[in-house]
Amino acid sequence: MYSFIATQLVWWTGGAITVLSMVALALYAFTTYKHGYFRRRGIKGPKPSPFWGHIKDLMAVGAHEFDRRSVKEFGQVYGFYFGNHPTLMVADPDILKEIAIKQFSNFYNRGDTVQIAKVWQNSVNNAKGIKWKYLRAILQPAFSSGKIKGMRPILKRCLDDMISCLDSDLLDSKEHVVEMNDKFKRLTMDVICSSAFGIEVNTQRNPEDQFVKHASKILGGSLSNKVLLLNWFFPDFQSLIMYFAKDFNDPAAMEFLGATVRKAMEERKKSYPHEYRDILQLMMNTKSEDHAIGVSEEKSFEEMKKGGMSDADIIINGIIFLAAGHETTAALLGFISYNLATHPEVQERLLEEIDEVTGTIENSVTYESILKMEYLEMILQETLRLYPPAGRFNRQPAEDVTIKGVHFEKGMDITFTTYGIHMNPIYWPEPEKFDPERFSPANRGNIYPYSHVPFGAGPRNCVGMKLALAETKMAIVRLLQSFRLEPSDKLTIPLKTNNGGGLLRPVTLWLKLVRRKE
Ligand code: HEM
Repeated sequence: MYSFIATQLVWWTGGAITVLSMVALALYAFTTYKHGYFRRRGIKGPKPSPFWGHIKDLMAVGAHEFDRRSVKEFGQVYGFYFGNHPTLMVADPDILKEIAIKQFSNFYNRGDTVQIAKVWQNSVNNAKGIKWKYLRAILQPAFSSGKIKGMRPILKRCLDDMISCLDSDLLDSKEHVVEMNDKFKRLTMDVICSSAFGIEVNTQRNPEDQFVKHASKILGGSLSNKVLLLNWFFPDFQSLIMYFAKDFNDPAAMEFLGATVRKAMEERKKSYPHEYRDILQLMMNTKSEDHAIGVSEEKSFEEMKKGGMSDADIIINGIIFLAAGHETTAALLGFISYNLATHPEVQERLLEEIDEVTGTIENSVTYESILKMEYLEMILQETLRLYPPAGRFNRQPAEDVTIKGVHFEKGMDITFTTYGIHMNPIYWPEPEKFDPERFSPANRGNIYPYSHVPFGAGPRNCVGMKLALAETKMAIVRLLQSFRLEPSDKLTIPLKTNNGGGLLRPVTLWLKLVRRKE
């Protein structure tokens, strides 16, 4: 009896080991074949790790640094793997111009690094074809200079809150030291919630706000998300994976956000006519029929224009604005503040400009006044060059095409590395040096075309760019009207950055704030 059990055990263990070895071998063969994609096409690149591709490198050094090193070693076009998903990386401004502008009609879709749930495919960032053209056409006007000027009450309220929160924090701090990273995140969250959702969350005063807590669950996509990893490891089975996984996102959080925005929309509908001029209202105004079923690939541009956006489309696009506009702008504010605190001579010159344009009255900043500040613009552009918060953006060719000797295959994922371009000494001598003079009126003309692309390029560039720039400038001016920024003992110099999810931001930003006028 015992010998029978022992024989069975040996047999089953042997069988299991054989099956597991075969599966492991098959997976290894699969990943090795996938990782030969660029080699077969004669394109160089850093060596991928079996299975992981370059994901572990991204986790170790971040996409920005990885790209800078890769450009240095392999040149301005190289192969990269998200797991087993190949992506052709481009850091050549001439090719960028060709793809993003001149041949845009062949490249207006974004590449698919993962299969996403249907609901996200109706967001302007992810939409393809005519659906993207329609969404972009109706959302673009929400970010016109006139509309952003009209957001001054929202910006003013949020900036007033920032200054008064800083004042009360400073009362509690003997050294006058504040962690500014967190302050900027709260500020930009308040601005985007008010402008995109019409919801006053006031995270600056109420960090426990439920809307923000749920939104953070949606925004917190990371390289440790198992569904994302499965998508990257098995790019050929993405549809199957998504059939079971449905979405990467927390369903309860999605439900909460949806219900809150729906309530805000219902209230607006009841109080019509009203004075709302924000992004939410612009999206709501697209509805020309009561029962709009929203955007869809089955509809023509004209049909979408007639029907407008559905409630679900409005909510998803609001969430995309939150995702795209909140931490990016906060990071930019952090990097500018760091540069000002560590370059007192630059801060001094900027203070002079601010006082000259706005007078020395606190809280006198307007949209018109920031347009007159040339030095502020130079500092901002140089900060965006040195620390571009969004390090990559992508496109997908609809047809095969060869540009500058590089063959771009239909359906391939083409990713531009902003940081790889911004840190290339061919275009930017001494790239690590912070030097606003690169963007002075005298030097601006010498900048190589498309070598400065913090907001992407062409008709599919960042739709929120004007809002981000206005918000950043107004926040910096308002901050400097009240405080001088100085490095504190706790500030890490050079600045320690975090690059999770492809977004570059300071890890912490401990600054000393000295009141200009008591
Ligand atoms: C400093 C702040 C920001 C930076 C550095 C930034 C950067 C970028 C970049 C590089 C892209 C890709 C562009 C391309 O593919 O050519 C992008 C796209 C986008 N950004 Fe921003 N962004 C910022 C702020 C914002 C804000 C405030 C919003 C909205 C409120 C926003 C909304 C979007 C959207 C919706 C897209 C997708 C556009 C499309 O596919 O048509 N961004 N952004």
